[in-house]
Amino acid sequence: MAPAVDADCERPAVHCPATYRALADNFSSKTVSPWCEHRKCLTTGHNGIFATTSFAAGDVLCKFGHSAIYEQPTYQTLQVGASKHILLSPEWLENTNHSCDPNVFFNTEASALLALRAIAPGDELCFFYPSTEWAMGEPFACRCGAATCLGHVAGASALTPQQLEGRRLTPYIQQRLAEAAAAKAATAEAAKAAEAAAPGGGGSG
Ligand SMILES: C[S@@+](CC[C@H](N)C(=O)[O-])C[C@H]1O[C@@H](n2cnc3c(N)ncnc32)[C@H](O)[C@@H]1O
Repeated sequence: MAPAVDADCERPAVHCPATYRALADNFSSKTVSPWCEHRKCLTTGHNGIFATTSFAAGDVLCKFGHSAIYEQPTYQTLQVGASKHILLSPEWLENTNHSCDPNVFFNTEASALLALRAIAPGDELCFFYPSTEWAMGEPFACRCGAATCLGHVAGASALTPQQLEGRRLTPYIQQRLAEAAAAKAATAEAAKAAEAAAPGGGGSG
């Protein structure tokens, strides 16, 4: 039998958190490190990782590596460069969900998972997927529940500068944003020049 499909999501329910609350109320858990547990929702099969100790803003929760590198993104990979998408190691880090109000950041320069603010035992660890992903292979309707939820998560390329303002982003994403802004400015400049050169457009000839 085909897996159940969540009404608002094209992926099988196992990848679609019907509610983040289910991970707090109705889950099985496994200790995966001295500071972290992996929870699986018993209703939806949805996974997430949760702190079991406290962290202060700026703390390094752990270092991370990779078990594979792909040229294309999947829903499990983390982007570390152009055509460079890694499967995280330790493997359980792949269960880190997205939040539009994240409490952790994957620092791809230092290969370290950082606390963006104080984290208490029991808090779900979530990062802002567009902080590492330029154009996600599998965008989704966000259910993070944050007051500032953006609604749709597709990568940094789908967001406005305003939506990204003040967020911690990897150098790769910052570079792509600078390139996109420069390309947009060049297009606007060319359009202005073409308009000025057109008959009656205010050009000198
Ligand atoms: C790397 S997995 C994270 C673990 C995932 N919850 C699971 O059980 O496999 C990424 C997928 O989790 C789901 N996901 C993560 N954060 C989400 C969010 N804020 N809202 C909706 N779905 C989310 C999406 O289906 C996404 O493609």
